[in-house]
Amino acid sequence: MTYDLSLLGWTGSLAAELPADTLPARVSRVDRGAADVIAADGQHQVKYSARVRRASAEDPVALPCVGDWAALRLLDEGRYELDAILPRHTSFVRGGVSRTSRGGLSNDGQGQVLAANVDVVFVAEPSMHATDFADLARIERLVALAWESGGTPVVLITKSDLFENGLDELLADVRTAAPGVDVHAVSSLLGDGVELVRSYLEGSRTAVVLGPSGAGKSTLVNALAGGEVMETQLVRAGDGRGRHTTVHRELIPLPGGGLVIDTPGIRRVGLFGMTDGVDLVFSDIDDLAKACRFGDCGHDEEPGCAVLAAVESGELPERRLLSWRKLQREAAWMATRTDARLRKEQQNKWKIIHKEMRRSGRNRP
Ligand SMILES: Nc1nc2c(ncn2[C@@H]2O[C@H](COP(=O)(O)OP(=O)(O)OP(=O)(O)O)[C@@H](O)[C@H]2O)c(=O)[nH]1
Ligand SMILES: [Zn+2]
Repeated sequence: MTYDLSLLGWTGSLAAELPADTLPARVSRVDRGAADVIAADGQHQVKYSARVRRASAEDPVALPCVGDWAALRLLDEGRYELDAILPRHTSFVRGGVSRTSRGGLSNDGQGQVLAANVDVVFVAEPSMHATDFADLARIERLVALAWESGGTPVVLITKSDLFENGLDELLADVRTAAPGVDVHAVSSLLGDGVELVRSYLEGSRTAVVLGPSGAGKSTLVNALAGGEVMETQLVRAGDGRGRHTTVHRELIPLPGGGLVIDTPGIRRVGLFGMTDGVDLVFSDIDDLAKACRFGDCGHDEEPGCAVLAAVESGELPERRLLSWRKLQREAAWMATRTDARLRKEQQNKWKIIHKEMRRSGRNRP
């Protein structure tokens, strides 16, 4: 009995990264010190090698997570060990630690990777809440987070059946909030747009669905799964002997191809580590800012600010600028909270300011 790993997203470029004498497997779930993985010869629960444990004690980012591709080594006693994780091409990181920053982290779970190798990030926002329409600010925030992960965001305006008139106008508004991002209306209830969503998963791509509670994320995943009990998908393909049917509950293979990662961490994903992401989602403001008189213009009350001028002329909705300011502040706050390097920089800045104050005698009563 074998699994076709290409259906799980295995590619030639990943194969080139595989260490000698190891077998590839995809992590479907992690537990303390162990992971559920799917290899060509079936599903296994594997412990971490000393090397992986050492690396992750030093930097929690090195801990295996759902979506990772792992290298398994066969031990003398006949069981596998998770010996290494292959380089991630995308990652959702909790704690605002940039993908390039390593070390200097507190060991309190900050900097933990929530999901790896996610190709497509669906941002689900209901066309209508109880009393309100789609929340553009939340879309901006989640799209920024999606960019930050390295995946490709796609905005889904869900429950489109609740909308009788004005859906096109709403979609147009959403497009201004997410420049360069595909935006689609979906109704899982009616099946509208579901095939379009599925087309993003062609080539065995991996997706996550982000969005507020009640956005219809589970309903959409179920619609994609065609009403099948998702956990049993791969098990049925095998001989089923001695396998847990719950193994796949965090990495869900869809019958039409492609995978969805759904974990509690991804469900709670908030505003983690996004600075590059904010710049990308506000590329229109970035473009306008090139014409500001000052290179470091804060678009606040600086003279010669092209962004403020665009708001004045109506070219840029004021809501966009307010949203940008809010996300900038939050992203900066997140970064200082978690990125040790930045924190040190901030401390140095304050040291210099305090020194200046002492010198000028300004802190005397
Ligand atoms: N009218 C309509 N209702 C929908 C649609 N999709 C989902 N719903 C309903 O919206 C409610 C919430 O859907 P869920 O799929 O549970 O939402 P969720 O985003 O997974 O929510 P959490 O699990 O809380 O994160 C349910 O009552 C669904 O039946 C849709 O396309 N149209
Ligand atoms: Zn400006």
